[in-house]
Amino acid sequence: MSEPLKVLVTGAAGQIAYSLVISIAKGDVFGADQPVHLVLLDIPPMKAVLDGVVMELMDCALPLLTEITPLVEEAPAFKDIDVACLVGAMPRKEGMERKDLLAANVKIFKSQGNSLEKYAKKTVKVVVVGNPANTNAFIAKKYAPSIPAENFSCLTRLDQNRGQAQIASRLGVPNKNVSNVIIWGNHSSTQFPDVSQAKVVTSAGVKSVREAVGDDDWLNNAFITTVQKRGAAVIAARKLSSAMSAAKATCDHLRDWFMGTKEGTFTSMGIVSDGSYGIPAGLVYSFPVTIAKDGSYKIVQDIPISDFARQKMDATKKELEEERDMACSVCEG
Ligand SMILES: NC(=O)C1=CN([C@@H]2O[C@H](COP(=O)(O)OP(=O)(O)OC[C@H]3O[C@@H](n4cnc5c(N)ncnc54)[C@H](O)[C@@H]3O)[C@@H](O)[C@H]2O)C=CC1
Ligand SMILES: O=C(O)CCC(=O)C(=O)O
Repeated sequence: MSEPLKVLVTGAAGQIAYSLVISIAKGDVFGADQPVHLVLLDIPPMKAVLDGVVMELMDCALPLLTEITPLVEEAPAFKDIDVACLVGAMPRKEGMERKDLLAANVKIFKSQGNSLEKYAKKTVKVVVVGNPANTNAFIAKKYAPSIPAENFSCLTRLDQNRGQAQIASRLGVPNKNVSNVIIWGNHSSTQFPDVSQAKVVTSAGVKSVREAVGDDDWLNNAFITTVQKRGAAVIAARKLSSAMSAAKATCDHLRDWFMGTKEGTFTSMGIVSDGSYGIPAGLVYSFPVTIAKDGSYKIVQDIPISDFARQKMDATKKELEEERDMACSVCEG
């Protein structure tokens, strides 16, 4: 067996972490042969709850979980970590836009960016889940200048999974038959779920999703808004934000990042833009990527962009630029 991976989960006493840590500890993410040392960080008032999570993890008697370290201080939590799942942040309540969380949450990511810079391995891979996820990832990277930009990401896989599931349900096929739904931009209601490259395996062979659905009005309107507003719909129904599906998507994101994407398929991740598709370099924007077995990824290039897509990609870019400017003034103020 290899050396344990040191995996930090922040917000470890919260709802997403409750589903996430068990999947990581069971081997669903890094593989059935990869031992894991889990470092669980939350804030001091949550210490007792955190201790309860540790008890439960112990009681699972998992073969791959070599060590559990619960902490309420950042410095030891970020020490020599290989992976950072930055979940800990305030969730949105009914009636709030994700932007409303910005001032409260962005300072957490400034502090954690500083801690990544000081204490983590330079090879650490970071996935930001806490909202506003793209802008929090931008801030974490800004305050961790010596860690390569390509090691920072934010979660838009939940949006991709939602899009895939909507298409599968509409066509009456299993989820696994649908691939290559793209999420462009921000993990917010301005995101652009794009089916232009999406494929579906049908009884008559592989088809484009556009052809199989045969309803452009639905694909260009109701499909997009359903995916954009799914987080708010779950809050309205549960009075709590998505947790099980967010944890599952975080696992999918990390597994693809560590194991690679399947031949002929790609996945969407919020990453630091290199200027592709006219998105300003440095902005954390969700792009379709292919990932190699060594974890290096490439933005899928040369996707034809229609006027309809361009307008949607620019709208979400504009929102991210505004969030970035607001976040920088909060952090520098
Ligand atoms: N990117 C995505 O697709 C999704 C993102 N989210 C976001 O994930 C975040 C967490 O959601 P939940 O787990 O439902 O919230 P929760 O409120 O159940 O848990 C958050 C936990 O973070 C902790 N926390 C707060 N500040 C912290 C800090 N500085 N360091 C460490 N821990 C800290 C809290 O004490 C709490 O235990 C929210 O911002 C939510 O909006 C939720 C769903 C999907
Ligand atoms: O703020 C929200 O929309 C809830 C959590 C979330 O980001 C989501 O469910 O997509």
